[in-house]
Amino acid sequence: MTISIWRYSHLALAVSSFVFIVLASVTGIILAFQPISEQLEPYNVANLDNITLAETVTVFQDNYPEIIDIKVDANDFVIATVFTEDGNNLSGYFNPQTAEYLGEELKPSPFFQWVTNFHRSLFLKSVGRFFVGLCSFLLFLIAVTGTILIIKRQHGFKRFFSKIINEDFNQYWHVVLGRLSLLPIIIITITGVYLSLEKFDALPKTKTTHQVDFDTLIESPKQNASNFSVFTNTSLSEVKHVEFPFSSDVEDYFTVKLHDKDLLINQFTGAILSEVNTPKVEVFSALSLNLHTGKGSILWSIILAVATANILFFVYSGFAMTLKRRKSRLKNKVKAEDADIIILVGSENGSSIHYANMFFKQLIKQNQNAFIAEMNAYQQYPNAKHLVVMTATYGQGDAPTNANQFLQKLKEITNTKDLKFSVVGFGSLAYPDFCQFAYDVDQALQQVYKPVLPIFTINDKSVDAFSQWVSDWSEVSGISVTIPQKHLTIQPKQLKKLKVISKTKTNVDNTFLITLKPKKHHQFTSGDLLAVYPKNDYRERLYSIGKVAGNIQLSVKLHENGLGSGFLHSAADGDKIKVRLVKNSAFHCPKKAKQILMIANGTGVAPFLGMLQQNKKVESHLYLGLRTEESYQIYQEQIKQFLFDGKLTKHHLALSRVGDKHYVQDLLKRDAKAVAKLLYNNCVIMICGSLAMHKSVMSVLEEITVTYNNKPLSYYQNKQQIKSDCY
Ligand SMILES: Cc1cc2nc3c(=O)[nH]c(=O)nc-3n(C[C@H](O)[C@H](O)[C@H](O)COP(=O)(O)O)c2cc1C
Repeated sequence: MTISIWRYSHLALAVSSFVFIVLASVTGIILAFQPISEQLEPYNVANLDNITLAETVTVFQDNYPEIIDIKVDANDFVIATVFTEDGNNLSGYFNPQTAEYLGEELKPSPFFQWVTNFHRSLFLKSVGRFFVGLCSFLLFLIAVTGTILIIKRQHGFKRFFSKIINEDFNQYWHVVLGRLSLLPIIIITITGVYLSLEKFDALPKTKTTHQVDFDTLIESPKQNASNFSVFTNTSLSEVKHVEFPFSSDVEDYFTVKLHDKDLLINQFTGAILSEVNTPKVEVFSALSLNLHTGKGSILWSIILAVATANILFFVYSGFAMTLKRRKSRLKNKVKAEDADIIILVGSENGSSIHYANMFFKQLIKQNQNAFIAEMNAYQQYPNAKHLVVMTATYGQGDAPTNANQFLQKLKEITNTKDLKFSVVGFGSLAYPDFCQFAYDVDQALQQVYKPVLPIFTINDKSVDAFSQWVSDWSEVSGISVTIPQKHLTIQPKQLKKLKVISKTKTNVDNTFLITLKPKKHHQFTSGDLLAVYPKNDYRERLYSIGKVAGNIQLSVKLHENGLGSGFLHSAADGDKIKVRLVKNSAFHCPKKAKQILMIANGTGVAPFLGMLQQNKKVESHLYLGLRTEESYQIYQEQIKQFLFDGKLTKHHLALSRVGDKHYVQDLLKRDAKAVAKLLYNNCVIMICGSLAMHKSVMSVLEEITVTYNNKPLSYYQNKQQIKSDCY
């Protein structure tokens, strides 16, 4: 079954019951404080495990001429009703060891009683009780479907508690707290359902009856209660209730209710006249009540309160996630089957979706029968005349995630050969495979449909270029579309101004280090990204951050006509530049790892310089690939200091233009055994730099793990032991 079916069930259950869940949770949190407040009362004076029933009965008999009964409640408080020498009735808490009267029995506070009634039935009597029971059952199903979703997300039951990457606040805490409160919530819901069934008499009926043969009752050999073996062998913690004989007739006896059985005891001889086991239903009822209410345990009451507060957070975060997902969904008024114009989008970070949506909305405004979807949703379009594909390119000329099945689907699903298509590629000339995926898509479409325009590529989300394509398409299709430029521009929001505090000269590889001073409240760490906006518009360039002495240090290679690198290179000390700090949790230095192996080439070393500077005790190895010794000079001083301070354990430099010409992957091959051992010992490998280096390193690592550890590299990837940030 797909994840979306479980997600849909999880959501549908939550939507159908959330009002009840919220009311039950809020009142449940309040009620968790009732047992806590009771437990804090000073009536729990002795450990009932260490006191026998014989001791208590005897001490009561020594002190009071008449005893009606003795009870032990869920808080282990001993409650009794007695008559004193003066003939006064005394009822309340007693010390079970001395029979000293401690105080009157606590009356439930009117507030807690009011909340309890609301929690049980919402003041709607039986109807309310029914809905509360049903809601408890639905909450149980929500917990079950949530568990299945976590198992699916974590790729298996065994990895249920494995680390989760914090990409989104609501999603992260929904899962983390969901895992932690799963068991208490399951217990709360099952016991809630059980208690409701009990109230509706839906549980099997069991009645215990004692059979006593009164003709055989005898008064000898007479013994004191202190010597009754049944009393001496029973600790007070096992007792719920003892009723004393009403008179001194042999037909009157002690009635003793323990947690698991009821006994009738001859008041003269101590013989057991009748013994009946407590029905299972009754045992479960008592257990359910205590587990559901937290009665008798401060710790369990606190766990219940926290788990119930988490339920409120799940309601909030669950709906927040759903709204976010819905917002980014592509919305249509017509079905794909009925549409004349089909727009398919491939996007990783949403900017191509923004352009495609603007185009789509203009078509709708012109009363065109248009339909928009992600590329992976490609299907048959029986009425379509135009197909427009807009796609970004990622990786090494690869498809964005929501378009990675498109080429395969195109082979399997055919539409009319007369379908006219146009491909718009979004990409960046900063990458070697400019718009490669769009080219692949265009090639594949040419085999099956008719192009109305040659492929149109757009560098850096250029608004002008996109407007140009819109106008070209309008002309060839005969459908007039114009999109005001202001609708297309995506302005970066919440930029921060940071001061440049130092910049090195460019070295032989045209690389330089630049350091910016953050404000105190700016939160970032090594491995996060810094986005700069060279033209103060939508064009964004990202750099890996190294947090060095609290500042932001970047390693930048100056490219000819490079927008971002040129901009940073022209910044002088003291200049303030507008930036955005982008959290990149997937590439943070792992907090728990005992050994880290860092692999970088070129400017990819930047985050590692920060991580090493912050390193206190972790064994760390750095494999760095550069061209020549001069390339190394700008990093040399920092790396030597790390070695000197013990922050870096071992450093391996691969120079690709000197002597035997080595790359980092060659050095890893050379140290294969040591690398395999590190991985075996749970070392985390972090890779930063070019995608080409990443590819070679990954294939060498695969070779190493298969040869020496008998495991594919994916085994370590699944254990989150490989982290990459390559470009
Ligand atoms: C990690 C990464 C890899 C990229 N790889 C390429 C690439 O190989 N070729 C290319 O032309 N553009 C590449 N780009 C640029 C994106 O395709 C471009 O910014 C596009 O407008 C993003 O569209 P989106 O926001 O819809 O995902 C890459 C961008 C990133 C962040």
